[in-house]
Amino acid sequence: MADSGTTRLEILVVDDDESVREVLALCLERDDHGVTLAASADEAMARVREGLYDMAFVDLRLGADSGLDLIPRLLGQAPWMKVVLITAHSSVETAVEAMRKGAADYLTKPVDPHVVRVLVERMASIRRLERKVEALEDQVGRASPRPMLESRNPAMRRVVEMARRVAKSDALVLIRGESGTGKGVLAKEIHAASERAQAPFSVINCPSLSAELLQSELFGHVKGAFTGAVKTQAGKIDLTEGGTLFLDEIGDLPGSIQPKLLRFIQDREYERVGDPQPRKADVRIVSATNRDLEEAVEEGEFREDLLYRLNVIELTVPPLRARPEDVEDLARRFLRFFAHKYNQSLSDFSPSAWHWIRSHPWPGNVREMQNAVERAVILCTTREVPRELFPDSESAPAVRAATAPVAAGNGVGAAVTSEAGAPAVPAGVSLEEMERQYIERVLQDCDTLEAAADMLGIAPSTLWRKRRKYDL
Ligand SMILES: Nc1ncnc2c1ncn2[C@@H]1O[C@H](COP(=O)(O)OP(=O)(O)OP(=O)(O)O)[C@@H](O)[C@H]1O
Repeated sequence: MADSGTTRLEILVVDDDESVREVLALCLERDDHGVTLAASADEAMARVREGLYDMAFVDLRLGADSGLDLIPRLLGQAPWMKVVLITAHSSVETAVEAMRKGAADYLTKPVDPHVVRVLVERMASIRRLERKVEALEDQVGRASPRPMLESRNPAMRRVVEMARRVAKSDALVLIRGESGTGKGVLAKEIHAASERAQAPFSVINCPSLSAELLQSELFGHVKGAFTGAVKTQAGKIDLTEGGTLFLDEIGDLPGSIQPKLLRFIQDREYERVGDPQPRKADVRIVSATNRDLEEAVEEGEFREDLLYRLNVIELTVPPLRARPEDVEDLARRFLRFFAHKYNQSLSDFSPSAWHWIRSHPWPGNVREMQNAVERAVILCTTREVPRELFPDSESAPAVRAATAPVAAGNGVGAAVTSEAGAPAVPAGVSLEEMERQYIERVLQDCDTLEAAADMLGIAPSTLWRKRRKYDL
């Protein structure tokens, strides 16, 4: 799917009359849509089980079968599909019945190419809106504070200004910076300030998936392409048509996928896993890294030509410790947001809490601050958030214990927290082993990897690397 004038749809035409199939195929292919033909209800069902269609034209009479009965069967497989019923004579009864069965519209014979074009364009704009709503629902569901892109720090201000300026072009952007500095936030801002703002914005966290799953997540796959591929699935590139795809931690993109991404960037062409048919998509790539990609190139882990392509515009987000002017504004914003979210009537941080916030080096950057303030707000029982609710104070282990309740009895639990809430470190255990055991325990307690990363106060990608390191 692309912008309004050029949206390409995958369309299924179901008619037992060959001449109608051919006329429709001609109209649709002329407008550059993908067309698949089926002569019967059974053939249509077989096609829908193996392919992804945005729309279907279905004849009312399909030999012994009825097109009306086929509509709910098709929608059962592909609920998003826009089905248009083709009838020889338009009658109010048939139209009402078709709509009742889930059809989006109907078309009368003889087929008029102009009417077909108008219909398809209308369905395409509905599909675009649906995707936009899905993307928005995703964002609302995350319930994180509105990003603060205004800054008192000159270097940060330059980065944001530059991001908004390059947003207008279609140039590829590589965002560098430590974990948690807001590279993802900046990528979203580039999308929002671009001409693509109405189309979807999607994210792929490169290290969070195996090479096989990542390839399928990016490019999609067809049914049976690998064990577990029970149905054909579109990739993020397909679903982001017309929009922006943010590739986070691009330095961890497996070597086997790098040439495929390079080809997509150069020719806008790709293939679904298991399907040799080349496909085209119009998607802007914004990527981010906290790794030194030049070093990765030298070590033979990252292709130089790919780095060169991705790095047309380079933006570096400064770490939070390099922009101390913004610390108070950010802390205030997080306090307001989480106080509202958790229904806490909090007025401020206490003076000693403010002192700690200003002097803490924030190695985990804005993410660390967001997590620290959220925890403190949840646990706060006074009108001012006290210093004790932040880490590194005497009662901090109790805070950790309260926010990360861990079932005792597995040996590890008993070792990590003593009765008083202070950490009891068993003798003879290495720091690495402690880390491994602690991560394992948090993983058991959390429903999602994101929640576990949040509890550990590290980025999901860092958690992924640690899981790989410790084989968890
Ligand atoms: N300027 C900001 N204003 C408000 N929140 C921010 C800002 N920058 C970052 N955050 C918050 O901090 C967290 C981390 O941000 P983000 O994921 O964009 O960082 P990142 O640099 O991409 O991290 P990583 O490299 O680990 O993926 C997010 O929850 C985000 O909402």
